[in-house]
Amino acid sequence: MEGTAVAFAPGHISGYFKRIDGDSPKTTGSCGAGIVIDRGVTASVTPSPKTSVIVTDRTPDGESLISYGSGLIEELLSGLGVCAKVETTSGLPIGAGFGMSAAAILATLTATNAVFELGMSAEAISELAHETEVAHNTGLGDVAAASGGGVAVRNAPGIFGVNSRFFPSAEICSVTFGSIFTPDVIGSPEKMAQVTAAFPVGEPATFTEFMMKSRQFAEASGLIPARIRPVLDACDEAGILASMTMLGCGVFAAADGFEILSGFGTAVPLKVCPHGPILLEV
Ligand SMILES: Nc1ncnc2c1ncn2[C@@H]1O[C@H](COP(=O)(O)OP(=O)(O)OP(=O)(O)O)[C@@H](O)[C@H]1O
Ligand SMILES: CC(C)(CO)[C@@H](O)C(=O)[O-]
Repeated sequence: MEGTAVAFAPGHISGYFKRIDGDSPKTTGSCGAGIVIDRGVTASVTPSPKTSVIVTDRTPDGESLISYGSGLIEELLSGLGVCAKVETTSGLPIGAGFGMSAAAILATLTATNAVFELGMSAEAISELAHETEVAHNTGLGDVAAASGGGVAVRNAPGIFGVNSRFFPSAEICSVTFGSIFTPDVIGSPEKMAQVTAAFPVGEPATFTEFMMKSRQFAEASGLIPARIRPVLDACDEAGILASMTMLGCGVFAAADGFEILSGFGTAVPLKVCPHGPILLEV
């Protein structure tokens, strides 16, 4: 138990979702679909007498922002009976609908498992990560999606709820204006009732179908903030597929919308990530 392990886990942009409540965090989650993206969280874990967490976040303009402590990560390590110095680096802003909490948990667990030789399987890591997200109301389906790659379509809650993944060559881009407090949305019965009513019929099998279902859902869900409406309108006028990043104050669009999104803020190019969490060479 010495040295340092480093892992990466991809982010996830949820296109549409509906909350499914089970009898435990394990069986609670969401159905829906989203894109696993090539920007995520890198976590470095070094055994230490005391647990500490340093979080490098990103502003919407891409500047680094360092903060200290993460209740989620500290609780995770305590539950595993280990102490470590953890440093997480997010490739996108936290809280802005990019699934950074799921990525942080998956990356931290993957590195912790390696450096402490805990013997956890990838499935066990995903299970614990999912239960942690649901217990803290920080996500419902991001872990299930980000545990693999591609466009993940979920028809049941929990980590076994992904019933299809496809890997389009299409690339996307995104611009964000800030966060939406996830627990306020997924913890609200009224909002969840409207989200459920907006849930699209049928499952996407192509990138275009996914983008169109995401936008139909966003419009019907009542979740679109006024701040992003001009961006969506500009994409519509140019015939660019675009929707709202669930749950963040932002837009994601097909890659040919990059110039349009750049006219509203700092747009970032994103690719579909072909994999879930991975250990990196130290
Ligand atoms: N990179 C990170 N490193 C450490 N802790 C993190 C990180 N990202 C998120 N967290 C923890 O998860 C909590 C909730 O994050 P939140 O769900 O708002 O972000 P997100 O997953 O990016 O948003 P969304 O769920 O809308 O995609 C944060 O308050 C923080 O404690
Ligand atoms: C609830 C959610 C949109 C938060 O990112 C996501 O976890 C999902 O799609 O279930």
